[in-house]
Amino acid sequence: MTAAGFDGVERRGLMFVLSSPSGAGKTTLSRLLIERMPGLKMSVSATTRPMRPGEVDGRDYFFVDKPRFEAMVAQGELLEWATVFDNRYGTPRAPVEAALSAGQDVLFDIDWQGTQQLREKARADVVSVFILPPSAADLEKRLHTRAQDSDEVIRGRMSRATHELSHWAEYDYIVVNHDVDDAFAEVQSILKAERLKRERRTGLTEFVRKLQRQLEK
Ligand SMILES: Nc1ncnc2c1ncn2[C@@H]1O[C@H](COP(=O)(O)OP(=O)(O)OP(=O)(O)O)[C@@H](O)[C@H]1O
Ligand SMILES: Nc1nc2c(ncn2[C@@H]2O[C@H](COP(=O)(O)O)[C@@H](O)[C@H]2O)c(=O)[nH]1
Repeated sequence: MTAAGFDGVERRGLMFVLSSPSGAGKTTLSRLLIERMPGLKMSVSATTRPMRPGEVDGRDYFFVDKPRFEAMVAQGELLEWATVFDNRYGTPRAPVEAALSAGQDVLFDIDWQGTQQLREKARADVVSVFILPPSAADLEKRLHTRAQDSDEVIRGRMSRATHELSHWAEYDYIVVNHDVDDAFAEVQSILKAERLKRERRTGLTEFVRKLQRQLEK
């Protein structure tokens, strides 16, 4: 699981997790990160929820039925899974392992239950960010503006937001998404800094030894 860093120092790939109450902006920020941060691959989850208008199977999610989801769990195909809003969601294991082995970092848009499971499996490699909306009114407005869920579904998501929020303190970083560009800049800074952490830069000892040899000549 080592990646050549952009400065030529080998490092372990990291799992970059975004969580938030529904509608706070994870998907928006994830798309920007994937567009603008080389070396980062999106983890595409499997879900039993119905496809929204504009969503594409295999790009936004792998849309599966309940028996298929349960088979994936039984066969160990999922790295983590959870029930959210009465639907099942899970992270396919193989693409994440392949990306990390190929030297990429992996981005996850998952809830607090999935984040806890990833931490249990690979604490040192998980970097977690909780996205907060500026206010409850903004959150509700965003869910309506997205115009992809019925009023009933939106009510359900708003009433679950308090529960989601209660997990904020489990996260490494907290970003308030007032403005998309500002929130993106903050999330991008976190990723850039985490990529430079000494603990995951497995090639540093060799790199410094080489420098020392050069200096001794
Ligand atoms: N800073 C912002 N200001 C205004 N609107 C925003 C902002 N960030 C995101 N939005 C809008 O809010 C809506 C919800 O955003 P998004 O789909 O990214 O949320 P999400 O956290 O991924 O939700 P879910 O958990 O339901 O998938 C979208 O219409 C998006 O364009
Ligand atoms: N534990 C997991 N949570 C996931 C996964 N994929 C998405 N999610 C979370 O579900 C809710 C709802 O998503 P939506 O697309 O239906 O709005 C949101 O909090 C996602 O972060 C997953 O694989 N595992």
